[in-house]
Amino acid sequence: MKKQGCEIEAMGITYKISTKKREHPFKIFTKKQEINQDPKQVINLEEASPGAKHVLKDVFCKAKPWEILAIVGPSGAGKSSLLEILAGKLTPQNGTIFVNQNPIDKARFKKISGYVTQKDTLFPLLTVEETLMFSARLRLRLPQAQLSSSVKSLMKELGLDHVAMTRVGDDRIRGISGGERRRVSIGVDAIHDPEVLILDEPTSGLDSTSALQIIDMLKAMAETRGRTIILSIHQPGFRIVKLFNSILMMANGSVLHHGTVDQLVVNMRTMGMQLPIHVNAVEFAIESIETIQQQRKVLQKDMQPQVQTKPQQKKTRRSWRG
Ligand SMILES: Nc1ncnc2c1ncn2[C@@H]1O[C@H](COP(=O)(O)OP(=O)(O)OP(=O)(O)O)[C@@H](O)[C@H]1O
Repeated sequence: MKKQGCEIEAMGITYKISTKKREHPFKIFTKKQEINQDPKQVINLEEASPGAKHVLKDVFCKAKPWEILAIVGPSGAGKSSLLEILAGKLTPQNGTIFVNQNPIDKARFKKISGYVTQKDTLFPLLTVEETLMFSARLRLRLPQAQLSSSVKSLMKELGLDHVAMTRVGDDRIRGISGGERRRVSIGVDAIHDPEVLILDEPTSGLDSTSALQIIDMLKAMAETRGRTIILSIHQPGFRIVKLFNSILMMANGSVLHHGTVDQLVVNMRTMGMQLPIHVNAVEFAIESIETIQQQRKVLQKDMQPQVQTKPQQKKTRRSWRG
């Protein structure tokens, strides 16, 4: 049987944000102060803030149906920004996103995808079932009986049926557990059974068991129904890493590795890095990010003359970005 599904490919994504100091809304009242300013000091200030920050630099990635692609990297690497771009919430200055080899149609993609943000934005006083029913009514045009059965089967899939009648709660109102709340958030954005599910840190703030339960559940979604799962994650545990089909490792807005965990291990060894036995390769790579970046620069330098003498050579993609 031919495997169907949704393949997402991002190419050459460049995203910059303006870091220009905003003018004071009551500038008219501060004019005098400006005139008295030392001109040298003004120039220095402008040099200090050149006006744009490169959040993503020539980023590429591919997410396949029936698989989980995990985006990993230190804080500020650009993971959330990339996810927002893939979800169509942000528009990059450069780059293209392809859905099954065709340029993305944002309106259509919105219908076939779900985006779960890092922070739970739920109504604390609603029960789990009421929350999912509310989302179902907004997203699905179905008769009440069918809405009800969709919510019931989703609660079963998410392992939430035992708390169906419990209030969601929040930091002030006692409700379901943090892990269950994350699962409700996933349910809210998965009620329409999207082909692609994009999740920003679905395990943040959870203990290792609850985190594993969530990734396990996402893995089941990918493997049983051919969904494409793209998620970002901080310090994934060993058992969680084993559930990822591929990894996109980022630092400072650039891709350092895109491929399997096994390829990551091979690449680190090729770079002369000693990987201790029984160590989580992804965690080790994130901890050694500076070494990897340095090695990459050396690699780039070594390759430069070769590239210059053969300008017509077709550019091939490697898992270590050149
Ligand atoms: N709207 C914005 N305004 C200012 N800075 C921003 C904005 N968006 C992104 N950045 C900066 O871009 C960089 C990447 O941010 P992003 O949130 O994508 O990183 P991240 O890898 O998801 O980080 P974390 O793991 O801490 O959530 C950071 O340095 C961040 O401060």
